[in-house]
Amino acid sequence: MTRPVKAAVFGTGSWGTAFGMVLADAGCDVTLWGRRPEVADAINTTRTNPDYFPDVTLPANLRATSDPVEAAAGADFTVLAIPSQTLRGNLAAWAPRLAPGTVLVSLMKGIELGTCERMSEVIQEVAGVSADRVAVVTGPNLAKEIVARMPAASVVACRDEAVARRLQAACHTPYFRPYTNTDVVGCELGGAVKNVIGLAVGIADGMGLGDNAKGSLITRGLAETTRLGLAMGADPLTFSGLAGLGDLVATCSSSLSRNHTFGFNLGKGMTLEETIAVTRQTAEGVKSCRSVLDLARRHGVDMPITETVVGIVHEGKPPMVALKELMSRSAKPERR
Ligand SMILES: NC(=O)c1ccc[n+]([C@@H]2O[C@H](COP(=O)([O-])OP(=O)(O)OC[C@H]3O[C@@H](n4cnc5c(N)ncnc54)[C@H](O)[C@@H]3O)[C@@H](O)[C@H]2O)c1
Ligand SMILES: O=P(O)(O)OC[C@H](O)CO
Repeated sequence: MTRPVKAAVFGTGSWGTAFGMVLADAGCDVTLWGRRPEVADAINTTRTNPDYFPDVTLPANLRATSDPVEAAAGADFTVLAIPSQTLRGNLAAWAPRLAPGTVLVSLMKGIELGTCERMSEVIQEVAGVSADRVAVVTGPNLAKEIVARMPAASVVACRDEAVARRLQAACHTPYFRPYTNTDVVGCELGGAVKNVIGLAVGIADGMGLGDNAKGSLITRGLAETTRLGLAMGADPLTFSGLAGLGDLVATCSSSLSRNHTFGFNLGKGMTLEETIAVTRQTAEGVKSCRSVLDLARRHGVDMPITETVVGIVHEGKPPMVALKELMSRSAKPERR
């Protein structure tokens, strides 16, 4: 009899816990790593994650530890679910202890500030592994719905399709349906930029701009994501898939989205400080909007919605002024 697949999940936040549950439901032996021992202890003793999902009973084949060496030992898949901007520092500490041959899996949807690297690039650099050993899971996967075992599809991306298929099998459950894709660049960009567009739509919703504005922002947001993707060598078809349109629609239409909610509060008139104060979880677009814009400038790509979000979130531009500027840009053909 073959042994169960072993997975280590670094991060006991919203998505780390939810994806750990998916892996466990799919039959893997799962160890979650959390930096706070009391959270790991609570998961082991109460079978819940009291900080994030107090009402969800976690499967018996999922346990937790605050010891990264214990979590990493023997893992076929080492899954990373921490805020994007903390990845480099954390992974540098964990890298020497990772299981030989393990596949590193990014659940993160951000672009590193300063370097403008995608998370899989940071992982390759810091862990010293080839792109064939790094996979990405992305798509319309709001954690709160996943822990309720509500149906969702997802994408498992890796340059090596055989690795993607192994991970696909390891996380396929009756409620979680992963597809494979070898376009890692497109999948990661889709996940990171949808957070920025989610902020824009949230701001528009908070301002009460209506559903036409929402449809317009989603569509033009997808257009600017695709432009950036093309400039970076992504397959444009990826953006009409789950990692692009799918995630964009889920994020922009759900009150469960932290990015949408963050934007909504700003659009309602809260200050940035007030909005940060009421946001308990990671809204990646808040930091990554600046690295996405930086990336766009490096590639000579026009991203007006991203630029608008940076203006509102980081430069104190009033949303109404930003709206007027966006609407009065020079007229142009829809496709160019
Ligand atoms: N929540 C979702 O629905 C969802 C779905 C798909 C992808 N994601 C992505 O997953 C990633 C993680 O998001 P999340 O929702 O789990 O966030 P979260 O805020 O719920 O949890 C983040 C976890 O990281 C830990 N953490 C925070 N700072 C840290 C640091 N400096 N060092 C080590 N650990 C630290 C926190 O304690 C927490 O356990 C993000 O990139 C997000 O975009 C989230
Ligand atoms: O809550 P958000 O805005 O980080 O979105 C969560 C997921 O990325 C949706 O797929």
